[in-house]
Amino acid sequence: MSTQTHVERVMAGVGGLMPLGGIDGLAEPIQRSWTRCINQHKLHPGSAVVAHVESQSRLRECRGQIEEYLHVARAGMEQLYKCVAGLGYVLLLADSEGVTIDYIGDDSADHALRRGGLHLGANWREEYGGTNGIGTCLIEQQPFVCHRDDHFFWSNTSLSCVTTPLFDPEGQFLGVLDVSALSAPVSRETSQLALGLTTMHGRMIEDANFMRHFADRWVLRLATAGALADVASDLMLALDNDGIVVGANSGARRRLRTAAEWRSDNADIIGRPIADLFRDPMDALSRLRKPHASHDRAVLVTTDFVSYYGSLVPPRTQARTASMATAVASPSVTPTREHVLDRLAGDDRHMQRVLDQAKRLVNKRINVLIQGETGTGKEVFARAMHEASARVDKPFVAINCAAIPESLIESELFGYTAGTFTGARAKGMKGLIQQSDGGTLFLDEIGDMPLSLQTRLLRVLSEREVLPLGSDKPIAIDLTVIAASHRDLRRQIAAGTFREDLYYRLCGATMALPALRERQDREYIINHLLREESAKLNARPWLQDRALAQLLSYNWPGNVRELRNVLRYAVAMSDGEGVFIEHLPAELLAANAVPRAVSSVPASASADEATAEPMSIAGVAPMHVEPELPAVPPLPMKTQPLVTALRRNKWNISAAAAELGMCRTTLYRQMKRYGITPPTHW
Ligand SMILES: Nc1ncnc2c1ncn2[C@@H]1O[C@H](COP(=O)(O)OP(=O)(O)OP(=O)(O)O)[C@@H](O)[C@H]1O
Repeated sequence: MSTQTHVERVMAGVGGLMPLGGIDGLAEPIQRSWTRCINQHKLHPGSAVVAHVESQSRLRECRGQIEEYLHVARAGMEQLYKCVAGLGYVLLLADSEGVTIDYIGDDSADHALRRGGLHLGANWREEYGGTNGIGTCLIEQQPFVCHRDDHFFWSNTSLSCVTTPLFDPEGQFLGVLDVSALSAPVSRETSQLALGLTTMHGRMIEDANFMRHFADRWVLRLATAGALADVASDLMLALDNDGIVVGANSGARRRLRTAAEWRSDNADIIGRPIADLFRDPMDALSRLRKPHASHDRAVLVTTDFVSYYGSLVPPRTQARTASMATAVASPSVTPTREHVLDRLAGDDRHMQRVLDQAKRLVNKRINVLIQGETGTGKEVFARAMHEASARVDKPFVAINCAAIPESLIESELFGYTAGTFTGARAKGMKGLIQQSDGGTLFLDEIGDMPLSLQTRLLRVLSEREVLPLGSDKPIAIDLTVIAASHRDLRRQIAAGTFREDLYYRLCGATMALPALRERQDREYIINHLLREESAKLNARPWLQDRALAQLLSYNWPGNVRELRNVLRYAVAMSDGEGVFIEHLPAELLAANAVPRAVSSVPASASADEATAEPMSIAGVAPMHVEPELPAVPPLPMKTQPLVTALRRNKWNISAAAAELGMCRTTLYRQMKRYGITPPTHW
């Protein structure tokens, strides 16, 4: 088909003038996609399209985000490739942003495949690739065929792509499995066969991942075909020890949710008792647990009145004790969750060494001391160590020893019994140390703890018991302590302000986090934080090359905290379509124009000293981004209207609040939350 004919066909299709020749039921998604390409993305079907390939660091970041999932997906892809090898197909795995993060293909066609974008790093979102298997499946989230001239761009019309969406065990869209041929036969028949194979393998990948994710839960597998019940299940449900559904695969979500909606208002299967599904749940569960032949394991699921053949798989690890019905013996493997730590760094040698060390310490009950300048991520690191450990379900209690007034710190930490203080809680109070029993106690700014309390803390650590104020009965506790400080504790020991014996109790292992300016993975961190901050404002996580260059060359005295604040600010200043250089604070641009000494902030500088410099927006009223912000909850509104209203009203809070239709205190709160302050300090 000539370019001209293709362009006319697409234009007519968008205008609804021509019936489209897709496989049954698939024509509408293509028509919708063509319309998006023209109206939303302003693309032209006759343009020559060049593959949009992401940088290596972005690719690494994308892979890192679903690392746990990747090797299961890879196994499924290899299995699928065996079915299509020699037929001219390549396999791609794309993440939820359309970036190709894994690939299997014929090496001899490597060059042609790269040119056609069928390779690692290629981004297939519709705004780059027009209508195509991956990009359109990202939006439709249904199995999908994009055969030859279904593609929007004429230059892609020799391709045939067959895709299926992949969902994680929590039901979140994770990415797309794609089987593509570079020069496909005109007939659509082979793509229908490929569609069957792709959806089947997509399901296998999801199910394998489901079993892995819920390794410490009971899993109920239900199949409609009795003979295949043990090897292929249509529905999978993860259950806790009380028989409550805590996970469901996409089949179960679809089938059981529809039925549930029909029965009641409760649309979600998660959180419902399994008893809701069966007429006689105890009988059904006890039969399903036994090694009967599959035909004896038929159960009627009352939500959709379909008979399934089922099996109940006991927990395979012991993270959550398996006591549902009569517990079944299970191998004792502590699940490792090292990926939680891997997210903290890209390719920085120092950080990689620290992460290796941390992985070895997880679950070893060794107290850890983390050192590093303010804002380098000491608390984030401590939290990740807790989350990577088997104590993940237990409390992580963070105490900032510098932030609690000295007069309160003792009672906050150790608690008190009834009647200890007048005006205090009548029943007494459990201290923070006791609250962290079984979990992790994070003592931030330990160097600021008064000497008298250091002595009491030492007793807690050496005797593993806590004595609340006013009590003579010590309470046994079981905890792992992670302490952190930006101060040089050895110097404090020499000066007599920190107890040497406490120091040695705390530092079963010491880790030093590097300053951001010293890290070689700054681009990884920038992209990682940009994605987080963009997600909060529903903005596109895109950064102009010039803006990236500015961020890379800045000195970052406030470390990752300062970087997060700058990105939060820049995303708020952008129109949601990506961050350009003009969205960065003018202070940062000015600082880059006048190079600063790398060591302008000493390791012992306080948070305020490190980040107190006001920043201003390029070209508009200067603003200051607060050095410290509280944890950011999901944002209820975009910040742009706030800033616009404040600027229009010359930073008069009452007038801006009136314009925005909110009260003064709400506006103050929003400004604090988003780090917006007026040009000068108040
Ligand atoms: N690896 C990381 N990934 C994402 N965000 C990070 C990372 N490291 C730090 N941050 C962000 O930087 C900010 C500061 O982190 P954190 O509180 O852990 O630093 P800190 O070293 O404990 O600081 P301080 O010494 O002032 O207590 C937080 O907003 C956190 O979200």
